Amino acid sequence: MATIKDVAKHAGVSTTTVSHVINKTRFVAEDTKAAVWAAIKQLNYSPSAVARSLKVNNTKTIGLLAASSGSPYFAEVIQAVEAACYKKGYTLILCNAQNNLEKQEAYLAMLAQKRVDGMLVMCSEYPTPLLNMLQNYHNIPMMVMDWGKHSDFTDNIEDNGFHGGYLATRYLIDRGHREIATITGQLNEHTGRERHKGFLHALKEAKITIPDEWVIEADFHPHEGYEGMMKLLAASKRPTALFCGGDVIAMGALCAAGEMGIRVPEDISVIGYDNIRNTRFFNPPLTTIQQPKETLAEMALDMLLDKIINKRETYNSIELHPELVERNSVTDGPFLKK
Ligand SMILES: Nc1nc2[nH]cnc2c(=O)[nH]1
Repeated sequence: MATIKDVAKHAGVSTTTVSHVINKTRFVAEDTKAAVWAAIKQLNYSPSAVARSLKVNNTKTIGLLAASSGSPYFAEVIQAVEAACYKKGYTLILCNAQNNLEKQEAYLAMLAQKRVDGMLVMCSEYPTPLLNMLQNYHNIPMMVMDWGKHSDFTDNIEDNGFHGGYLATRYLIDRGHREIATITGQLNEHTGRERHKGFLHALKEAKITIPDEWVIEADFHPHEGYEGMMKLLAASKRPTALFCGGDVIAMGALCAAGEMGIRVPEDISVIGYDNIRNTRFFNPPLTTIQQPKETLAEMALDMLLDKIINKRETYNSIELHPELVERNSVTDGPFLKK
């Protein structure tokens, strides 16, 4: 494989000049530049990122410590992070730790050893041992993407899940529903918990009480939505509307309704959350709350780069604003005032 010395010899310049041409770190005359690029092309030379990193003390890599890329929601956020990194000239190292503490510890050590310039964290659950571990790496610029509360050692993003849960429920109420059930995401995750709190707040504000059997604590999985809907359909009284804490939950709930011959929205209205990519193709197309995933990814990276490049030392928190996306899975309820 050709080395920088071969390129310099071929172009008739010093290795320092070759380095300046590649890294654009000093003025070099146009004809010298052209000779260097011609030599690089002819010798098929690839500059060593390792050598460059040693020189400039950065690696142009970002680590993403994530829970998993298996669910559509996480897959879409991760894809958006990768696209944002690519646009800014950074390589993303994805570490799916599956909420396993040992794996999280190993990945954090590996990312530190690889000298990533910064770290994004999207672990969905933050038990104290993980927080302690993250704090141990506070010398690496870090941004927690799904924690929601202001922290004194990382930047973070408030996704306003409470407002989103409220928005979804308020919409059902405004459409004339009073008998509203919910199938939640994990309540030990920030997203699941806040959305559920928003749901409860909207009911309380409208002075609506619902039976305990209409609150189904579940998980962000279609089969949990499926089981949840089966329980609701077997309840002593059937609700007229359902708020699902995530679109994947709604996917399972719609499937269960279909299998039981229950029509959505005629027999029961369903609203989801996240606006994952294919909700338009659910049957019926799902009304949901848009979680701005691209914005989340871009904001997270911009804030992290601000820390890395501008050496910002203060901690920052930014907000996302969920919005209603109306499709066909909600119809007017019995209490609609016309
Ligand atoms: N685990 C998980 N967390 C989420 N938070 C928001 N949506 C999701 C999801 O689909 N899965």
